[in-house]
Amino acid sequence: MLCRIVQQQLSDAEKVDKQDDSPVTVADYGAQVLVAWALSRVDPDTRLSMVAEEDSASLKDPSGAAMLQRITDIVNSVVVEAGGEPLTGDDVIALIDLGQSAGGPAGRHWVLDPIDGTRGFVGMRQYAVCLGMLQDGEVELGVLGCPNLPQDLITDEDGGAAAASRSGEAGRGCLFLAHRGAGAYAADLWDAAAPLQRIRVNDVADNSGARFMESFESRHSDHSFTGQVARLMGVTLPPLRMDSQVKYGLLSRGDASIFMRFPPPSYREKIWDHCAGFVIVEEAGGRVTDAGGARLDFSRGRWLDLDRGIVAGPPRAHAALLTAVAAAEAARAAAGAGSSGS
Ligand SMILES: Nc1ncnc2c1ncn2[C@@H]1O[C@H](COP(=O)(O)O)[C@@H](O)[C@H]1OP(=O)(O)O
Ligand SMILES: [Mg+2]
Ligand SMILES: [Mg+2]
Ligand SMILES: [Mg+2]
Repeated sequence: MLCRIVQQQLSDAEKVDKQDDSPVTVADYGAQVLVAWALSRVDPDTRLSMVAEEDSASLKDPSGAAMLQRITDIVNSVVVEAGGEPLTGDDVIALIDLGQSAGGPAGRHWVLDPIDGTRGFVGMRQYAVCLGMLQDGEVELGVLGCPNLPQDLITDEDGGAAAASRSGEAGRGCLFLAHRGAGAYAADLWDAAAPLQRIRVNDVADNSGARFMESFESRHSDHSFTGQVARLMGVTLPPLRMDSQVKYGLLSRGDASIFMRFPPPSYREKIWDHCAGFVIVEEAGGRVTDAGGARLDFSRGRWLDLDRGIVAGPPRAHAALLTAVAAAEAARAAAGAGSSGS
């Protein structure tokens, strides 16, 4: 709800100042505070271990005082509505700081990306609030809140209308959740009493009918390489380009059957960018691995250790993906050798 309010304010203010990134900062911190607050409230006697994206350094600085006040005000508007006591600025900082855990292979760690897909949030497209729970190195729970995602299967060819945000529009707002061993589910994000629907990946028999997903932002993933992989797989549909972990939700629901992410080699993936989506896809019957075929390992701390990129899909499509990635890399290496020799 907090994110939806802020994105709406952002769209109202769009014409005034497009360069102002502070609204998204308020929503990033605000969502992190609210999730930490809600989890602490459920289990007040245990100090939470959280691995979360945002830290409070800039808010502790005197120059951050106005921002801290804005965050505290918007958080309190939700806290009070939920029947809680208003938080002070110090409470807000303490809740943000819960997110500085190093994670690792032992014990319980909550893993949070308060807004995944910041570029999508600012661009009035897709974003997700992503919470996972690690127990002794294994992802046990995952929840994705996707305020702008259509509740119905995406059927238009390139998904363009679905990728664009229609914040507040009827039929938008999906919750995806999974508990290891108990399946993956989807529900209406705005209705806590809505029935959960079991979801499954869609293992299409023929790749020519498969749809593949990748980042909206070409800086986040190499669109030309993924296009080459898709061609080698026999995919004919255009890519569905969307921001954030909503793609893992769509894979789990069967809107698309192939996910690829190939960031620049220097980019290091963080666990909060994949943790919740990972268990949802696995519980929906899919696989999520690096490009070398190794299952993602969330037990090594705040970062993932990956061989090149991430690929995901139902078992058959996933196997075809690994083969096609290897072929695309061989072709690229051969072309590189050819051009350097000429
Ligand atoms: N240079 C980058 N390369 C790859 N991913 C990035 C880069 N910068 C930020 N990201 C992260 O990539 C994810 C977005 O994935 P997608 O491209 O699929 O939408 C987000 O977690 C985003 O962080 P953030 O959580 O701050 O938005
Ligand atoms: Mg993220
Ligand atoms: Mg984020
Ligand atoms: Mg960020």
